Amino acid sequence: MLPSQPIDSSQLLDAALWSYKGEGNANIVVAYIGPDPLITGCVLRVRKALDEDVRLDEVPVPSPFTLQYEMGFQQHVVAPLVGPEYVGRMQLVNVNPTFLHNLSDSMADARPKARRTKLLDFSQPYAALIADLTYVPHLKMASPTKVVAVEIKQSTGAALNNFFQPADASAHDPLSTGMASLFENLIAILTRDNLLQRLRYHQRNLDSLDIEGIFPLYATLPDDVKNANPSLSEWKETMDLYRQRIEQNDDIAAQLSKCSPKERLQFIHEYLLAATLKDCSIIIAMWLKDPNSTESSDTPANEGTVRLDTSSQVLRYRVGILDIDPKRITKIPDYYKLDQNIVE
Ligand SMILES: O=P(O)(O)O[C@@H]1[C@@H](OP(=O)(O)O)[C@H](OP(=O)(O)O)[C@H](O)[C@H](OP(=O)(O)O)[C@H]1OP(=O)(O)O
Ligand SMILES: Nc1ncnc2c1ncn2[C@@H]1O[C@H](COP(=O)(O)OP(=O)(O)OP(=O)(O)O)[C@@H](O)[C@H]1O
Repeated sequence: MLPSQPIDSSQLLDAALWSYKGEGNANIVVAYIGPDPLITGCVLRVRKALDEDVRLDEVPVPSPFTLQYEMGFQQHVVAPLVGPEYVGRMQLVNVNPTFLHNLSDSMADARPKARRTKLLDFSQPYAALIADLTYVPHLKMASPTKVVAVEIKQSTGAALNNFFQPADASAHDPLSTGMASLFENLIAILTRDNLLQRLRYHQRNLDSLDIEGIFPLYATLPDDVKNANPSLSEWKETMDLYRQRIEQNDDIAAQLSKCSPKERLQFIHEYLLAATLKDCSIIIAMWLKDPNSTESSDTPANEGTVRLDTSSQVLRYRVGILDIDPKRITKIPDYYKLDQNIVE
């Protein structure tokens, strides 16, 4: 759980308190394993140094986004679209180069080989402390309950990771009955829950022009505008116009030939938001409901239950969303190239 009050970051700056959890292209995520109950169930998301493939003789291109900007984007742009209940709460904490170097050393062996070319960004003043979406707080005491968490990376459709809490699988545990039933459970959950539907709905509406429609609009922008990422207040405006557009059921393809520079930018920003929603991951934590527990039936909107076919037991689940960072406007030519390569 993420504490609601600001925490004193100095108590967190010890690499021994963190264990490697996973990483993507831009961040490494470590889980808190220290004694403080306030921080138990949190992860620290730490930014990597290079933002894109850079030859050794080139100066790395730093991310244009500060962590404050990323946090604002997640909370004020993405969360209202998908539902704030799905987005892990986040708090920025001050870090320093010594801590980041120690952290980098302590988790070096745990990192997948293919990811090791990118190091942490040792100059970052902040890291993001986020609720661990694989952690179920009220199960902490109720051993031996197991949590299985599956992460689905939408862009590849791959189920990436399984996390267990605590690692205690019994042979008769219906959560351990194999991949086929795991996938059945996942499908039952994703069909019942709202997140996937909302993602699909907004991906479709925000990407209605496709990169083939967006790239020609981008190509006509003046150079300075081509490089200008929207500010958070511009994102707010983009969101307001997007909502109006879908409420009025406007056909944007029909407006293309006569659209103003402002409208062009609106469509480009909408496309970038679609790129975020396509690249994010869904994480589903599942655990068996204890038939004797007094767990409240009044569950949050991102939690629910499914009855397992294989037994009379009830599976509880919680759905969350990961990696909802903004995409740079300068990536549009890359998206176009990728699309053309696929077409060819
Ligand atoms: O370009 P793609 O489609 O390969 O997607 C990138 C992802 O690759 P993958 O989905 O595995 O093919 C890539 O994922 P991985 O590195 O494979 O984990 C990132 O998510 C990257 O986003 P960003 O540069 O960190 O903002 C993703 O970049 P965006 O395209 O979302 O900007
Ligand atoms: N809040 C969280 N709770 C639990 N696990 C998390 C959380 N955030 C991230 N992770 C784990 O860490 C991994 C990397 O995190 P994330 O996807 O945010 O990295 P990234 O570098 O931003 O990804 P990308 O390659 O898409 O840019 C995730 O795939 C997931 O396994």
